[in-house]
Amino acid sequence: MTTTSPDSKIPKPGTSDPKIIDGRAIAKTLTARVAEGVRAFHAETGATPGLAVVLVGNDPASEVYVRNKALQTHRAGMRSFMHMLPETTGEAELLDLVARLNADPAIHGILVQLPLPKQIDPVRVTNAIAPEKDVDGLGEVNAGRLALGIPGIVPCTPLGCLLLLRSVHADMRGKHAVVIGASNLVGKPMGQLLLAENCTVSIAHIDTRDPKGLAREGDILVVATGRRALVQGDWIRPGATIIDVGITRVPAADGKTRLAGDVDFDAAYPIAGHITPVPGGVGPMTIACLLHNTLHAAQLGAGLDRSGLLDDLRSESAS
Ligand SMILES: Nc1nc(=O)c2c([nH]1)NC[C@@H]1CN(c3ccc(C(=O)N[C@@H](CCC(=O)O)C(=O)O)cc3)C=[N+]21
Repeated sequence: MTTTSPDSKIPKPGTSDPKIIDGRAIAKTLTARVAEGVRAFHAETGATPGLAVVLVGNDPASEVYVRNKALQTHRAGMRSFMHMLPETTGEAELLDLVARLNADPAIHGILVQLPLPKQIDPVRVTNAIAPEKDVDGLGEVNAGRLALGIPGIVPCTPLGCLLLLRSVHADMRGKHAVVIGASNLVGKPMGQLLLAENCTVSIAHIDTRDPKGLAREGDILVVATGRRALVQGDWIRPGATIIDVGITRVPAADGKTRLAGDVDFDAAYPIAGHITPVPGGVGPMTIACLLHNTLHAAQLGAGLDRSGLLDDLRSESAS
């Protein structure tokens, strides 16, 4: 079954269908707020927030994300430092670069794009990033803070998903949230954020005994498996809110490629209450949250008194 057919009757993102959660529009609003914050930060400190992005190897899809991030960073008025290293880069060399970025006062945020080549241990690298510059929130300090409910830096993709959920749910208390995919990057931190919203949370690996049965229990369903069109219509509780984190590049009819999610959108749309599209859902929010985290890191680094990021965003989404 295809995720979207060319003659699909389903309204496309940007057509203001209230059922579709428009990640592009919400990301645009957040990015504008960040740009405002960057100007205020500059006025107060004379400095400009700087983000370093490190890409090892030349996976074409990763290069597109990295370029998108650089573009958005400039649009928000921040400085962007790109480091593209060859596929053969050794772990010691990468750790060396991270150490230099940690020590560089022009850099407030560091993101090392995952996955890394086999010869490099991703845990060692993410933990080498100074916690106050860990804008991906993947190191053990920020992951621990999230688990304990202490203010810290929250991973961009789950944070973006939470903001999308808040755009349709004023209160998530008591809802059953089902997360399929239990990665450190998305599934686990997503579960923590949903627990903090007072949801009842189930986090499953893809090989759970009855994924469809579990998914159908979800008032909220977050899918982050990287398996294209895994979630069909009969996986969805009628009226549920569906957040599709999957991004797979698939061949398109014109010989080019297009992006597809983990949810069969056309099958899910009639049953869901709200649903995110791919593209135009979680992806743009990930980048907007990265910019937000970078500004936040710069503010904390400059000793500016800032409330916890999540509370900050809570009052923003409430306003
Ligand atoms: N340390 C680390 N942190 C990450 O956050 C991280 C990572 N590694 N590795 C790769 C994934 C992937 N990722 C995306 C970000 C934005 C879009 C995005 O902007 N997507 C647009 C479309 C972009 C396009 O059309 O090419 C959309 O969905 O609408 C996609 C994917 C971040 N990741």
